[in-house]
This record gives sequence, C-alpha cells and structure tokens, in this order.
Amino acid sequence: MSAISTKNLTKYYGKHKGVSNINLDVREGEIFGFIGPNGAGKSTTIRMLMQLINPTSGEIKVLNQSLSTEQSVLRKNIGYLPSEINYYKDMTGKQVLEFAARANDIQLKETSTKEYAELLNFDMSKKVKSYSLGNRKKLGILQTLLHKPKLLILDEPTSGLDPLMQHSFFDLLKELNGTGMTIFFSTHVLSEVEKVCDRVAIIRNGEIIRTSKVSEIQESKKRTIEVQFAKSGNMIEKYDLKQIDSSVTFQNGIHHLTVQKEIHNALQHISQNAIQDISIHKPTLEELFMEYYEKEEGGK
Ligand SMILES: Nc1ncnc2c1ncn2[C@@H]1O[C@H](COP(=O)(O)OP(=O)(O)OP(=O)(O)O)[C@@H](O)[C@H]1O
Repeated sequence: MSAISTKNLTKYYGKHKGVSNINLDVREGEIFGFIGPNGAGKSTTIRMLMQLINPTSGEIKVLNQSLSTEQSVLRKNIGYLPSEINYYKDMTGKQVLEFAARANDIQLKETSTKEYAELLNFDMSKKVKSYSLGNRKKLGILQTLLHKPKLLILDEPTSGLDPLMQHSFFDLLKELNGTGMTIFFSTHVLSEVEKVCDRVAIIRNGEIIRTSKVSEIQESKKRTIEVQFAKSGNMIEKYDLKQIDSSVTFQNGIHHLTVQKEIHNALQHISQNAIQDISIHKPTLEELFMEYYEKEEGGK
C-alpha cells in the first residue's frame, strides 16, 4: 500500500513555478529519499503533503487519505519536521517536549524520548536559547516522534548536524523503520540517500527526473578509463581513440576515456598498442547523480 501518493501535483507561486507534475509513490515501510539541489521544489512538495499550502492542481493521498481529510486526523499519524523550526527561547528542551506531548494527549514519560535523546546525545535540560542549530534540529526530531507516528516526513533533517550526529540520526531512522515506520525525507546530500534509502526520487527545477531504487542507479555500466601508453605524447588521433569516446582527453601524459556500455570492446581497441599503465573507475553515486543534474541542464 502507498504511504504517500501524488498525481501530477503542481504548485505555482503566482506565475513562478514551484513544482510541476510531481508523481510520487512512497510505499508503506520504506525509507524514501527526495533529493535535489537548492530551490528544486522539495519543501514546496512537502508543504503540500502536510496541507500547509494548497496545490495549484493535482492529487495527493497521504496514508490513503485525500487532501480533504481534516488536517488534525492526518497529523495523528504523521511526524513532520519542517526545514526551519522556532521554539520559545526560554523553555528547556524538556519543557518544549512536555508541551508538545500534552498537545497530543500523552505524557512525556510514556514516550521513548529519553532513549532517543540518549542516542542523539541530546541534553533536554538546557534552554532553547543555548542550543546550537544542530541541537534545535535534534529537539525537532524528538518532537516528531512523540506520538509514534506511522509516517515520518522530514524536510532536510540533517542540516546543522555534524557527521557523527548524522550517523546516529541515520541509526535512529533505521531503528524506527525496523518498527514499521515509513520515512520520507528530503536532502541535497547524496551520501545520505546511499546510506539509508530503499528508493529515491531526484527532483530538479520543480520536476522529478528519475525515481528508482538506489541500487539500480549504482548498477550503471559507465566506466572511466585512464591509460598511459608506452609511447609518450598524445595518441588520440594515432590510436583512433575517438572511436571509443568522442570526448576523449589527454592531460599530463594520461588519456581519459568514458565508456557508457560494456568495456570489452574499448579494452580490446586500447590493448592493440603497448600500454604502460591503465586504471578503470566505477563512478561514485555522486557522479551518477551529477550526471542527471547536468543532463537536465543541457536539455533546457
Ligand atoms: N513562498 C514562495 N513564494 C514564491 N516562490 C517560492 C516560495 N517558496 C518557494 N518558492 C520557489 O519555488 C521553487 C522551489 O522552492 P523550494 O523551497 O520548494 O525548493 P527546495 O528544494 O526546498 O530548496 P531548498 O533546499 O533551498 O530549501 C524555488 O524556485 C523557490 O524560489
């Protein structure tokens, strides 16, 4: 079953496009990453899911409820972390959480907050005004978990967290996911998606340019080959290297080639000549993502 489903979801701010034709299908029980650069439309999409802004057109279903459902009914089952949060500066973290718990008709001590706070190394006894951005973020994360939601929607949850904390945070996400919680989070950090997500949607300029399993993106056959021939100098023309890659380059004695499909033929062609050194690289996930971004830019 779908936890989040949108059909041709579109938002215009006046004449300015926020997002257009967003089709998302987040299945129950998955960790789903929503990745894109600044201004791509991540927050706009999330705010529509949370009924904080109205779509210009399109359909949304969250936990099988359509947009017309009372916001409060939906909120009971969703934990939402906005990209920016403000708290009363003179309250302690604990008071903020107690207040939020009361609003949900629960007692703080009946929640797993203490355990989660320890995992995130968060001191709830301090006042909000003394918290760094990272600590305010942790407070926000704890707040979203108070009512044991079925679905977590997190807008850039790791911004402001140092790498060690990000690690603990992702451990927490995995633990929560293990209890059956569906998690949808936005980010512009590629390694985060690689670490925890089952699937990912890549958004750019307000449009989704690909949705797939993270593992499928990693299965690309693309390889870069760096070769130094026994004969020194630029051999691009002499060895007809453009037959392998029309964009081949020669720098500091090394020929750089990119092969999009099987490398067998390329290696056969190259090895007709004496080779001094050769290396073959698999692209990192980051490089594969960048390719999507660049393709889109080139296509505009
Ligand atoms: N309230 C608004 N009024 C006008 N335009 C807006 C508004 N909010 C967002 N936009 C525009 O909509 C587009 C998508 O912005 P959005 O904030 O959703 O992107 P984002 O992916 O969340 O970016 P970031 O990572 O910077 O938060 C951008 O072009 C932005 O300028």
